[in-house]
Amino acid sequence: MSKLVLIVDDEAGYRQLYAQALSRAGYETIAAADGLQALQMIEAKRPELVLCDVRLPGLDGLELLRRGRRERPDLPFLLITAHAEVGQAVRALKLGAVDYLAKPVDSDQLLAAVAEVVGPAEQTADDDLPPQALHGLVAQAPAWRAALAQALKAAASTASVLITGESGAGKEVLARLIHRHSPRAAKPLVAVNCAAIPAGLLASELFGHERGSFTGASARRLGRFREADGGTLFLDEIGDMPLELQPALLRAIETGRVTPVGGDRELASDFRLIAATNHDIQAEAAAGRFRQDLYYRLNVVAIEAPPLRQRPEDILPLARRFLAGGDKRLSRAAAQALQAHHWPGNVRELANAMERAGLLSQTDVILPEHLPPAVRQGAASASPGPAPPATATPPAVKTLEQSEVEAIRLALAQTGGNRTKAADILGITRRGLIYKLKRLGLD
Ligand SMILES: Nc1ncnc2c1ncn2[C@@H]1O[C@H](COP(=O)(O)OP(=O)(O)OP(=O)(O)O)[C@@H](O)[C@H]1O
Repeated sequence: MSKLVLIVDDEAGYRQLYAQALSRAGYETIAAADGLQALQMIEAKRPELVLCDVRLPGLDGLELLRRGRRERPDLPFLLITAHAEVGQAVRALKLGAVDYLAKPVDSDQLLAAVAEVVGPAEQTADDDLPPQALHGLVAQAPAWRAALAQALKAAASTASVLITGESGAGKEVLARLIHRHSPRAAKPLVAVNCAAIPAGLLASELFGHERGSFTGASARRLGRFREADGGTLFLDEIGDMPLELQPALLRAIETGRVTPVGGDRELASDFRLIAATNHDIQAEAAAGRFRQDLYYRLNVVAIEAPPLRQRPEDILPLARRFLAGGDKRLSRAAAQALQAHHWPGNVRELANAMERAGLLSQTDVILPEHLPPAVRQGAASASPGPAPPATATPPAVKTLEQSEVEAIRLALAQTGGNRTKAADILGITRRGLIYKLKRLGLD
């Protein structure tokens, strides 16, 4: 079930505009043209959010807010105001609106604000990925859901799987999911990072060794292949497997038997192989740097972990997941920066960025300044603000933001900088004032 948003605007054009943007993002919408109709819908349809214009015929937006929240105190309202209506916006916040958007509202801004209040739209399930199969993994983006679906399908067979994708994109996550859903789930998943083990030691790490088979081999060693007997062997960074080891690997896959270093007998192991790489090993194979026959053996089932930039729907849910634990939330500007960034380090980079932001932010809000410089810069270059009009005539009315800055400056001046008293004058909480000071760059 997707989340239901009630849109209230007397202009059909706006109702349609907001409805289109929201339903494209996966929200369900209903719409009312006036306050009274909206009140009835709040009761009858139980929306999770009301998005409403302040100026409405009859029952205006503020009155609707007051009465709507009497009906349902937990119901969030996002108000839309024209620039000149700053007083109303302030009253709206006092009455409990979670935020306001100034007209004209572009759809990115709208979606970011809505997602911030009620979270992402539930996935409208056009694939058959049972949520309980995902073990809490974030999975909103179609490209990522397709990879997860392939992984679940692969789980039932014993065929070798080759998972490709950039670093940090979730290849190991997919491998673990396959194992968890396979008939081998009760046995171990043995993971080996082929790039992390010196080439000279890799053979004995994988195939084991007999006691005394080489200097330092004081005890017998089972080897990863045999440790994975009955379970799954996950060979990460298989592209870094030295060429000279590849024949033995191929043989192990083909026969299910391995020969320990320094041993003279083959030993059986019933393993299921999953390999992963962030190289293009097909190209490596074509260039003679990876054995072609091994490549075909590994690549029976191919799954690609898509890079995060191709999964925009996952970015904010993942970011919130990585923030979870604390009670911090993303500011709209920070959310926009996250969505604009290219994420060369994929999910791992996002996890690190959010951990850092959680530590840097002193309040309960994550602002762009808490994000790593590379992430902030992406936002700056990717979404330049609206271009200034060609003939720069000063605007007749102040923007809401300018009016806010003025009101806050005045209140602080009157109270000699006392934030608690200034917040009182402004009719907002002290925390709200501190948030605004940050957001407006005044602190
Ligand atoms: N959909 C997801 N939901 C929650 N956490 C995720 C998700 N995808 C990835 N992660 C987390 O992101 C990190 C990177 O994922 P993972 O290790 O699977 O990437 P990888 O592609 O195997 O990286 P590498 O190529 O560097 O080995 C991990 O900490 C993982 O738990």
